[in-house]
Amino acid sequence: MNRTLRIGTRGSALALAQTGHVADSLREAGATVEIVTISTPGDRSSAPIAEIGIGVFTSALRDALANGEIDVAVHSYKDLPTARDPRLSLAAVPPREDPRDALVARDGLTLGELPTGAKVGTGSPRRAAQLNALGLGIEVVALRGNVDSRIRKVADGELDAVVLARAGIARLGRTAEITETLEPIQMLPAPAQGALAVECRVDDVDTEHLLQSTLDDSASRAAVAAERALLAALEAGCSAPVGALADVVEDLSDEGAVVLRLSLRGVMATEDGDLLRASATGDLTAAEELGRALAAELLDLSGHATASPAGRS
Ligand SMILES: NCc1[nH]cc(CCC(=O)O)c1CC(=O)O
Repeated sequence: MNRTLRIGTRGSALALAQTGHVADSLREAGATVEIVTISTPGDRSSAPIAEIGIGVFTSALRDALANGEIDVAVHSYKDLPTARDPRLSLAAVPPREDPRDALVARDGLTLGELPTGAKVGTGSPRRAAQLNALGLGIEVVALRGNVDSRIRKVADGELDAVVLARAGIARLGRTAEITETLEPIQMLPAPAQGALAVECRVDDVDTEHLLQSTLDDSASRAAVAAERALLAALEAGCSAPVGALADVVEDLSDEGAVVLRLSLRGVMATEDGDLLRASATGDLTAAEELGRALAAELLDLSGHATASPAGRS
């Protein structure tokens, strides 16, 4: 293919870094690429995400792609709404970064070392619910802004710590500032955290094939599919904060052969701030069924009736 592929990205340092990696991989595969920066309402507003709505970072990019202003869009997968965009194809999920959340605290402190009353910043209801459930006596403070400005609040002494996605910090080359990577048993990440979604127009089959063959990682794609199916099913049933993480694990088949399976863990906060947890394993080829089945279990635990027998399709 000798046309120039225009790759669209948001203009934040994080978005530019992750799009740069995608562009490098495509160039190595022989493609000619150009990076086009697109400003989104999410970049221009400092209101809480809960107010401006999911999709604020991604819909402008998707529109530019559908309109033909760009040929490829690179998103942080967790920022995409769960509803499919019929104009676009999710051509590739590149190998996922470490999906865990990370603490950046003053004086090298870990969560357990923070004193009572310590101010910990996060804008995410999921992180806030899981931090509060640890019972550490810390004060969770609402916070937004880019990775740099959030970390700066710790350096400036305004906050004792912030919790961020490890992947975002890593893509900016700042892992040295992490004081603790939070284990999923304490803090399950957002569904699809650490993964990228690379889209093209649904009718642009040449680009779709190039992206798929150059960038896609099937294990990352399956893990993220399970987590996002869980999220989608829970969104339909309630608006509670949700965390989920799928790992690809080795298992033995009935015949004794090693097979890869998905192990999915999920957490959902109740209105009282209690956490409901559940986990399940399933076939790599049935990732979405696994996600829906675990969502049904969580909704069951929460007392919400499930409309349809999810996971049995
Ligand atoms: N909601 C913002 C956002 N979207 C993607 C990332 C970075 C990491 C990722 O790709 O998951 C972040 C920052 C954060 O949550 O700390």
